[in-house]
Amino acid sequence: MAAVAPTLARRIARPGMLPLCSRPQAWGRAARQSPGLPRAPSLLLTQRRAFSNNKILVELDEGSGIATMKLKSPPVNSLSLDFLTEFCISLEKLENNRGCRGVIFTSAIPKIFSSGLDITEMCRKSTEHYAEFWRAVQEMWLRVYGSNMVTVAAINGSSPAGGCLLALSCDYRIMAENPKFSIGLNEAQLGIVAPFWFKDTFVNVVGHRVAERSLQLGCLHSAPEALRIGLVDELVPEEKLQDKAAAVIAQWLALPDHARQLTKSMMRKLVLDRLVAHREEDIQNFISFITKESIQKSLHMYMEMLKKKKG
Ligand SMILES: CCCCC/C=C\C/C=C\C=C\CC(=O)SCCNC(=O)CCNC(=O)[C@H](O)C(C)(C)COP(=O)(O)OP(=O)(O)OC[C@H]1O[C@@H](n2cnc3c(N)ncnc32)[C@H](O)[C@@H]1OP(=O)(O)O
Repeated sequence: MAAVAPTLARRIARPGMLPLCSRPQAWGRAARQSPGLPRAPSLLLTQRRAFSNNKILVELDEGSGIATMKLKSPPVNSLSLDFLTEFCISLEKLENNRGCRGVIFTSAIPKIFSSGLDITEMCRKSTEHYAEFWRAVQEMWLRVYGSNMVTVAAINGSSPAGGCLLALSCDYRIMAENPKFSIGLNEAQLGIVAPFWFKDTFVNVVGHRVAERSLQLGCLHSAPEALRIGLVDELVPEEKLQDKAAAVIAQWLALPDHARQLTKSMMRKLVLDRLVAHREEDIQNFISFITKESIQKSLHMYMEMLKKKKG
């Protein structure tokens, strides 16, 4: 996979080529196989297929049609260009498999779901690098938010900024009920601004007032607070998280696919279309923003603060 990743990264990045997400997704794609009766995945005698790359483990239960994508990029599952590329390859494989109807995103790293965008990718790099990186961030969001599959985030650790965006892009969020785990779009704390599509996704989950306050203050919400403001849908003990996520997906999959998919598309289309229509402009905005000396200084200070906290 290591050899494949840079090739795909270039494919995502090259403006002349069709981006991966130009394939129709939740809007205008044929329904997946008919749902049949709701079935508890754990009761099925089924075959499990697994594949993995360097940073993501994927397991597909062919009986239930539910896959688990486990993020495994130590130390903190930061969303680097390589990670995002491998993530999109894995998700595309599942999208193309008509037997797969639902995905659980979770982490293989104890206490961390994802630490968000890899800050080192945004520090002192070339314009070309920033363009490639930001296109990959967009691609991840377009794929998850626009997925035809039922998507559930099983949040088994802290999940700031880009990690929170991944969870927000799913259909349902279940978090481990550990008050030490936090989640939120904390960009303001780093001296940066959440882009409009992060904000739109957040508003669609928690509503305008809660989103505005949380974004302006760069809040990281503890798990109980995240439940209270509707940022996550439920809390469960950590050991029950994966079973609960599978049970929720089975429940959603009990409905006819076409009705659920068209409804999802209707709810999300405006927000998705907005980025699709302004993708290049959004990349240019990111580059102008991130190359400002004041922003580079803020990011540098934030990284120093992380290191000091450790030592
Ligand atoms: C008006 C126009 C606007 C246009 C704007 C366009 C774009 C805006 C731009 C960007 C948007 C960005 C969104 C983001 O996602 S930014 C990333 C935000 N992430 C964070 O704030 C998380 C920071 N990390 C933490 O809080 C902790 O690390 C964490 C709670 C995740 C884990 O704590 P723990 O104590 O277990 O581990 P640490 O010792 O802190 O970390 C280990 C190791 O990992 C490094 N690291 C942590 N997070 C990141 C990261 N996100 N990227 C890169 N590296 C990270 C950390 O520095 C340690 O490294 P080392 O010291 O071991 O070398």
